[in-house]
Amino acid sequence: MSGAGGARFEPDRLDDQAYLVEGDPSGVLRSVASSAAQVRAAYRSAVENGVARVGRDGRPRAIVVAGVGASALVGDVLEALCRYGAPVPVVTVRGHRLPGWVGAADLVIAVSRSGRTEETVAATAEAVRRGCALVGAGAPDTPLSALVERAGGPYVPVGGATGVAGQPRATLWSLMVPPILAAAALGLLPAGESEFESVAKRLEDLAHRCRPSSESFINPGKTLAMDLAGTLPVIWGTSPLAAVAAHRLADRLSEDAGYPAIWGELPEAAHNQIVTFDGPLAGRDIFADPFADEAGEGTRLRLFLLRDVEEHPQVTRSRTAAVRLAEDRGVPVSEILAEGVHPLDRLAALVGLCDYASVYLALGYGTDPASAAAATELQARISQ
Ligand SMILES: O=P(O)(O)OC[C@H]1O[C@@H](O)[C@@H](O)[C@@H](O)[C@@H]1O
Repeated sequence: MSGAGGARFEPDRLDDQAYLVEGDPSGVLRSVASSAAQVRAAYRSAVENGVARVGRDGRPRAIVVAGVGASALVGDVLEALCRYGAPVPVVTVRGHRLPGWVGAADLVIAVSRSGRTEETVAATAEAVRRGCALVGAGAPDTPLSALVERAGGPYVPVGGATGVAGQPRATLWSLMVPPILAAAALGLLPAGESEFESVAKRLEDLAHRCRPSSESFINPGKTLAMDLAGTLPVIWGTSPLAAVAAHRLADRLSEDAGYPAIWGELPEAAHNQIVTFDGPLAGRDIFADPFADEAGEGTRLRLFLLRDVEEHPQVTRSRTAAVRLAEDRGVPVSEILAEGVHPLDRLAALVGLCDYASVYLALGYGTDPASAAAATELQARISQ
């Protein structure tokens, strides 16, 4: 199977231990394996750095999470966790400006692994000017940490005190824990040491099952990578939380592997994206050579359903019907089931597996999963 840049997916690479080391010089697989350690260290660091202080002055009118990329997904996770049970709305801002209504009654949570991302720093500076309460998570001694500290808010260092290195997408769990603990301190959701320990155990279990030395036929991360390879993935979550996992997988596929995907959420996706099952990329191309070298030849849709344990009953009906419809149209389907009771546990089950699959997909195509060259080049061009 060949990729748009002419790269060919070689399943044998996934069981070649020497290649998995050489092909991943920055240790992206190791960073995925560090997810459990990130949760534990970030919990300790968030407690030590006084995130619970946000609860002292009562609840804010709204919570705004400022961030882009993986850091913005932290806001989406918080929104999904709070959506149905919390009396405070959560909004994610992925840009330079805050909405006009944000003011001194609101809490702004600034998230940036580097602590230097232009959009996040600009939105946070605006929050300081408007007198918002602030919490931050990201690299210490940066423009972001200076802003949050100047406003008197707690700032949880990521990449310094927690010892986690690497790209923002590799530190999702480090960045996610402090905002969730802040929301817990405000009484918006139950999350404390035992919940985070359970999440860490689940991520540890996944790291064991998806470890590089585990062979493809029993390794769920490698199996999912092989299902993804050569397809145009349509990734749907069956709950708000599972949809964040779908978004996460699509983003990681782009950044790790340069691989495109469509993501969506049921029931919304059943109103629009499902029509692609009748489109030009649906169905099996009986004439295509699955191992052709020509770019894009034979690429066909495949539906990936990230299934939450808790689904609206109508979503369950929609999902079941969508699977049948996909099968009728010759669109193959892969279903990935969340496990666990606490929503964070379920999120960990989905994100933990998908993170491995994305990195294995990159390695199967011979792509360095750390490079993300086009994103770096674009940032360089606009900063000139
Ligand atoms: O978390 P920070 O450092 O603000 O980065 C935010 C985003 O920036 C982009 O340019 C990429 O690097 C993404 O992987 C990252 O998630």
